[in-house]
Amino acid sequence: MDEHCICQFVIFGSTGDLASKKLLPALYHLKCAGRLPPEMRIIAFGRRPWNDKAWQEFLKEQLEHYAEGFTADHFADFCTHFHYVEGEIHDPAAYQKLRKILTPKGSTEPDPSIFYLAIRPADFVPVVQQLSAAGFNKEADTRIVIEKPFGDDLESAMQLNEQLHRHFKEEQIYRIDHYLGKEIVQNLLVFRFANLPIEAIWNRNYIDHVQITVAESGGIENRAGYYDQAGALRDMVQNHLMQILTLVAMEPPPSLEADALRDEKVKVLRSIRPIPKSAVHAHALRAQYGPGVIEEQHVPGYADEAGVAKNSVTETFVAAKFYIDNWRWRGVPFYLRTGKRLPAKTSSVAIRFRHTPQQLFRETPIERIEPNWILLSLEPESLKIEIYVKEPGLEMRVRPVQLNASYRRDGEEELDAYEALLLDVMEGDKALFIRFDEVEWAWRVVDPIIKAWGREVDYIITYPAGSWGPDEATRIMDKEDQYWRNQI
Ligand SMILES: NC(=O)C1=CN([C@@H]2O[C@H](COP(=O)(O)OP(=O)(O)OC[C@H]3O[C@@H](n4cnc5c(N)ncnc54)[C@H](OP(=O)(O)O)[C@@H]3O)[C@@H](O)[C@H]2O)C=CC1
Ligand SMILES: O=C1O[C@H](COP(=O)(O)O)[C@@H](O)[C@H](O)[C@H]1O
Repeated sequence: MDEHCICQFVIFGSTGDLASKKLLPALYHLKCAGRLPPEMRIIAFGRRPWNDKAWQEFLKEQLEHYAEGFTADHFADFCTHFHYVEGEIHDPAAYQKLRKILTPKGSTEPDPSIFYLAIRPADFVPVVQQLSAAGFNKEADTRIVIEKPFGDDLESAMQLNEQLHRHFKEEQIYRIDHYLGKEIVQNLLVFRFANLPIEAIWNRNYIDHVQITVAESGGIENRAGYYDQAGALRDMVQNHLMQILTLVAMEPPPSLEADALRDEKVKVLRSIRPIPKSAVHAHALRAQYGPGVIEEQHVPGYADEAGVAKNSVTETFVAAKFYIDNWRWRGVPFYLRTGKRLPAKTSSVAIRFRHTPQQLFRETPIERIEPNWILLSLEPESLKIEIYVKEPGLEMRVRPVQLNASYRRDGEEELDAYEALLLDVMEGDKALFIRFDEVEWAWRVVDPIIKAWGREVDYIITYPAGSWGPDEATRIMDKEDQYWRNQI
């Protein structure tokens, strides 16, 4: 940890779903790995009338459930970092209480702190206003972490950003997209820019199309209140899938510094061809899961999930096609797909190359010779290249093999995305956080789809839970020989 490491961490929404599933387990694992600075103070801010003891009981329950490798010994150590502060996020008195706790003895100003907003998006601005009114914005090293979604369309994102900037400087704002904390996503940069032969073929001359899939077997769990308003396009495509797309498509940055990377990502987003109103259906398809079977369990359809509005047409599946109109990618479709209640939790980037100009090996049936693929799986982690070799025997037949470039060796540490990103916030490294122009341009890309779907309130196609989505998902593909690659 360097001198810029901030060792006061306040979690707004410490009793919420995100805190329980992601933030608290991540902090716990950092502690177990010896990466949490010993002086780190974590303030769990919540409205429940609790003291430290009641908080610790809650914390234990959540970690037993969600933190892998939980042990009572580590837990006892971990608890020493915490202090529970009871407060209402709209109540100025609560911020005075926080101020007192975060101000060292003998000083009148609080030490720099990290404020993590794991709260409903509608509460982001009120909390930021309260923090500013309580004087927390004066210390340049104080950091605000904003969860997604950052707005729910272009206009609301601009307004939210404007409000944030009234109180905090851009350098203080960390917009999180946890997909950027996934090691294999970062590996895209290494794969592309540390391997000369790869970069040489990474363009329209060799690549036929790119597929980005984020599949989840889970449903919406207890998040209907949020999800039924948001849907998969806002929840996943505008942020996680767009971020992956930028890393696949960007030009080499001059360095790995935050702004160098972000400049290149923005160039990609700006080069995405706008989808005209009349072409939304040719570019994007939405669907909703019906009842079905996943891992031998019957699961209800989205319409029957608790909290979902009657006749809701919120999409739980999106397939979309984008073109990047620049020298590298012109004419290469980028197909993006995400959905809940698909057969497995798996995410991937699949790059399909063009056909060889000549098919020499005619003893192999033509339909068995596919172009080559590069297959990068985020979950489970793997990186493979599919090429052809000769089938042993007298005939000149070929068959595909996978070169496995999966890189993790036995016993090598696996940091969860939130662990990596929390460390970055503490250390002030913004490379894996989102600059506002990225958010803005990503909204510009998806806004025409949002608007078109917003007008279609009567009907949505369904797919059985446990399937790979509706058959119509191939409709957006350009060529007959293109198909969604489910097996990676
Ligand atoms: N859950 C997830 O998987 C993900 C969530 N996110 C984002 O993270 C954020 C949090 O989401 P999530 O955890 O699901 O939401 P939850 O609704 O589960 O949690 C909201 C939290 O805010 C607290 N809260 C609400 N109102 C007040 C108030 N007036 N005063 C004090 N505390 C209050 C709640 O306290 P109480 O428990 O007492 O109600 C709870 O701790 C959202 O922006 C969401 O979009 C992003 C990615 C994934
Ligand atoms: O941001 C979100 O991400 C999760 C999926 O994250 P993962 O790391 O488990 O792949 C998704 O379930 C949720 O709906 C969305 O808000």
